[in-house]
Amino acid sequence: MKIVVSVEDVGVIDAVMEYNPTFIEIRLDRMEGDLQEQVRAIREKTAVPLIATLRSREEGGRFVGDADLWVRIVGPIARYVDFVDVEARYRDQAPFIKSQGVQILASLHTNEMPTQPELGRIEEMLRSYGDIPKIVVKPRTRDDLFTLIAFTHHAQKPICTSIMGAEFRYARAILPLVGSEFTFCHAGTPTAEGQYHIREMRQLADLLK
Ligand SMILES: O=C1C[C@@](O)(C(=O)O)C[C@@H](O)[C@@H]1O
Repeated sequence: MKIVVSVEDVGVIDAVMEYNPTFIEIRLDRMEGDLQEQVRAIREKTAVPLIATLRSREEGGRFVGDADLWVRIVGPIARYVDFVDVEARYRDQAPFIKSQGVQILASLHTNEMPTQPELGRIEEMLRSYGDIPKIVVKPRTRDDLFTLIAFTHHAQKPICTSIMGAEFRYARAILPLVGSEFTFCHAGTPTAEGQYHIREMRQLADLLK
């Protein structure tokens, strides 16, 4: 199980290393000040692969701005990270971001629960510009969760699927077992509802091996 710990403060990096994260996601939209300097400082502290994410308000984050502002913020940071999360709304910036030598996590977050065919169309759209598609949805029923689990199991790999909300938070430990590339967790401050602390996620990963 590949664990992504989502952080917003360089100060937690030493503490999270105890739990051996596979990736560290830096949530740029939840940070203030000199972002480039803070990302550079994280890069200097750890060799763990880094994901830079500037999450739009529309998809659950705090960034408000157009694609031009998005790329002006993310572009200079790409040199310090291994992946950049590029939402579908910013996909026109993907070729430039890719030219910076990083892989693209092509993401879409929705408060809805797409049907199986809709999930397939979303996957195809995300794969059109990214290296790994990431689809985050909001199941309303257990049948919705079964749809997401079945989709993940049968989908082309790599793919990342996850859920929004706390009701089905246990899916964060199940989806990687059926093929989701990553599971996201927090290091003390959740960056999304329902996340487990990396200490808990590591325990789950070790128990479900
Ligand atoms: O896309 C995701 C998944 C996430 O929203 C979650 O539900 O854990 C957390 C975000 O930081 C990350 O970029």
